[in-house]
Amino acid sequence: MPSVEVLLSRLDPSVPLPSYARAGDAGADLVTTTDVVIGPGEREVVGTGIAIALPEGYAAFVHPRSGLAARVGLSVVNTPGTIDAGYRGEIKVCLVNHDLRAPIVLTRGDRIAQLVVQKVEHAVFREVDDLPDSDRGAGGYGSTGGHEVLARTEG
Ligand SMILES: O=c1ccn([C@H]2C[C@H](O)[C@@H](COP(=O)(O)OP(=O)(O)OP(=O)(O)O)O2)c(=O)[nH]1
Ligand SMILES: [Mg+2]
Repeated sequence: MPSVEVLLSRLDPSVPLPSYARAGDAGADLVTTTDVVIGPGEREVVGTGIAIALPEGYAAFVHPRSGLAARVGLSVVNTPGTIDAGYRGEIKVCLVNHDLRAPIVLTRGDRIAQLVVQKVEHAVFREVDDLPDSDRGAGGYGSTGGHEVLARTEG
């Protein structure tokens, strides 16, 4: 995996550095610095104890962790959260409990989300009278079919 240096400051000296659990992982795990209980359907903003300075031309994205999502319904409200290259504040995570019945109990140090660092570009938006033709054209929102599940669900 190619790598890029990202300057990091620990605002909470005892939190671990974000780390990739396995060599090929795209996301480095982030932890919560606080104990929190998130009720069914509720959301909570938690701190991660770290601030970063991304190089120009990069952004970082806060993604949910799939295991927690599947097991207890934990996700990120604004997934993926966008960390701008110019942001120097603490990275925070707006967590949500999608479970309709059970609260989620989180303890300081629990890995609650993952940070994906990516190259990004600015678009130069050039207004034109007509867009070039394409195979898809304006077909969207299910234009390619595959809606058997809807028929089964809606009866
Ligand atoms: O999950 C997230 C998302 C964002 N941020 C921080 C870093 C980001 O650079 C800043 C602004 O985020 P965004 O642009 O998504 O929020 P906004 O509501 O548009 O705020 P602003 O007006 O400050 O741009 O908030 C986080 O700490 N965690
Ligand atoms: Mg913004």
